[in-house]
Amino acid sequence: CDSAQETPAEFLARFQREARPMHNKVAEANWALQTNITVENEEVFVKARLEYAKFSQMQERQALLYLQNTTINLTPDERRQLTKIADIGTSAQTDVVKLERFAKIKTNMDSIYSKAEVCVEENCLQLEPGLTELFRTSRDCERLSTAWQGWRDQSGRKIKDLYAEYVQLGNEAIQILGYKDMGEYWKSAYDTPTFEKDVAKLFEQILPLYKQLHAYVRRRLKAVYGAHIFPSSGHIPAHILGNMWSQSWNNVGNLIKPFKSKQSVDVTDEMKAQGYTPKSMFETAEAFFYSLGFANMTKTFWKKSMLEKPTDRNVVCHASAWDMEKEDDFRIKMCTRVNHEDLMTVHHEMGHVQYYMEYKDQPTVYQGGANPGFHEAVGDTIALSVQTPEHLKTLDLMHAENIYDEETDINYLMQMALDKLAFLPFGYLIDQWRWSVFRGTTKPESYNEAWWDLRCRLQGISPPVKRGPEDFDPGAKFHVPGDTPYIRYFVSFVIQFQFYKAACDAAGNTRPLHHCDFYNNPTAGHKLRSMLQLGSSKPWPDALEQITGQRQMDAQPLMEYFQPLLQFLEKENGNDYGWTENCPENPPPC
Ligand SMILES: O=C(CCC(O)(O)[C@H](Cc1ccccc1)NC(=O)c1ccccc1)N[C@@H](Cc1ccccc1)C(=O)O
Ligand SMILES: [Zn+2]
Repeated sequence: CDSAQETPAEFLARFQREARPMHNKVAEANWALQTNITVENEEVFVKARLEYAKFSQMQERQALLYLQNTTINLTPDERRQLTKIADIGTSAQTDVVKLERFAKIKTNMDSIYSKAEVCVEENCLQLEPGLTELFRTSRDCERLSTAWQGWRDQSGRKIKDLYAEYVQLGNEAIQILGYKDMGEYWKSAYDTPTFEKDVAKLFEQILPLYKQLHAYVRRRLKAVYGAHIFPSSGHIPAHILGNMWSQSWNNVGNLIKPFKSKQSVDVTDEMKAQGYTPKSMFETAEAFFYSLGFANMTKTFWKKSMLEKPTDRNVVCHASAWDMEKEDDFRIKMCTRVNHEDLMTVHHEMGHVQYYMEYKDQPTVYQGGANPGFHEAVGDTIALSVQTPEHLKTLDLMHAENIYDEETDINYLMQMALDKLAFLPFGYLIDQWRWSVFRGTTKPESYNEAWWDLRCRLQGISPPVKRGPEDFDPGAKFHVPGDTPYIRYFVSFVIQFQFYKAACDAAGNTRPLHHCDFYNNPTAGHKLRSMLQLGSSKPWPDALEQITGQRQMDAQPLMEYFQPLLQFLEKENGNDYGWTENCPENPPPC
């Protein structure tokens, strides 16, 4: 570490020069590992992480010298940049043995999760594509229940002890920076003292809407599977909702469509009939962004991305978007399948890359989302426009005669609710559980009990088979072994409707909000892009205010979007809605 004889400006300029090649080195080692999971690649990645931690510690020390030196007067921007440089997270661990153990545990949990497979007789299925396809298409209660339990046996159960050690080591490392625990550090990314209360308030606001959807879906699924598999407590069995974690219910859309004779907007069959490929799905998304004034994907993107699952090696299939911090090297890694859900994930991932490209001229420390929820909301905001019947007709993926027909409209809103409304309790509860684990309120022996308390109470779903202390169901969801925070998605699912409404207003939309398609509208594009160009150079309320005129997260646009559906649901449900706090002791069998 050079002494602080440099001026703050010189130090920041040097950081800019040195940090990018350092970040690139770690990203290359991480990419090599995630696209080819081998022991050797794991070792190379752990080494790169250790080197990066030492580099970060040096930068942190020098940044703190300036921040704590009262004789130096810093501009507000220098102070903001230095504070971000000093915020090095768990890289603060100076005990190299603990630092290496922490890196190895994370890599180990990631590999166990990504290589896990469920074998029934000699037929083995991995999460992608096998188990995901099964949950998307099967209506066989027994098969779904076996796959649901098998996946948790092969993933969560196998990382339970590693996770307890990860919590211990992570908290030790973050306490070096002065945080009480990792949860407090994760929340600091929102730089809002009332953040936890704000998201709790948003959740309370949306819960009545979720309860109505839950009641309707429960009734329709009872008609399909028979009421006998549903507990009398009112919960919906977790394995029949079309998704391994019951986090989005879009895959049961065709089962619970309100008006059978009318179109629903799952365009999977049309995509297959028209010969869509993973590549053409990415080109479709690229064209929408381009129509708004965004840039096309770079040459390196098409050359280096992994858009399909390789057949000859183990990879991390869970989708991600990469800024390699080297010229125009942006990539997406995704095991893409040709279906509606993956077409939306393609837009989600490309939204990350578009954000990278919009803020690439910011100083390195500001190359990030205004807050983590912003990064998750970009692609989904675009996807709200892509999924409108108007736009699906433009893509020749939907042929409804009258898309404004009231019944077609309700079908559309129902399909969108199965994706967006169903997700909210799930998006909210994962970090409620993790914050309590990091705080020490939830101990390893009650990890699973605390998890199901939240799943039953907030989400109204129940396990298809009895759970025990050996189980570790949170570990069966990518982000938990993946050490990736999750409240960002809850924030995103709220603010994406604020972004969408702002873009629609900018485009002069006069239709009901859920029919707004701002395709090809540069005014809407400019509104979005100018906010994205800020990166994390300004506090996120400033960025939010620039695009929506408001400085708070607000569920009003989401409520406005689903208003017509709420009326339909209240009429359908009458008094038949809700569930008891706890799940039943013994789940009813298939
Ligand atoms: O996890 C994802 C998509 C992957 C990702 O794009 O959010 C990815 C997750 C990840 C992967 C590896 C390391 C860290 C995070 N995030 C990114 O690629 C990313 C994150 C921050 C900045 C830039 C890119 N979606 C969530 C929630 C979700 C979102 C939208 C629709 C449906 C579901 C899920 O599937 O449960
Ligand atoms: Zn994302």
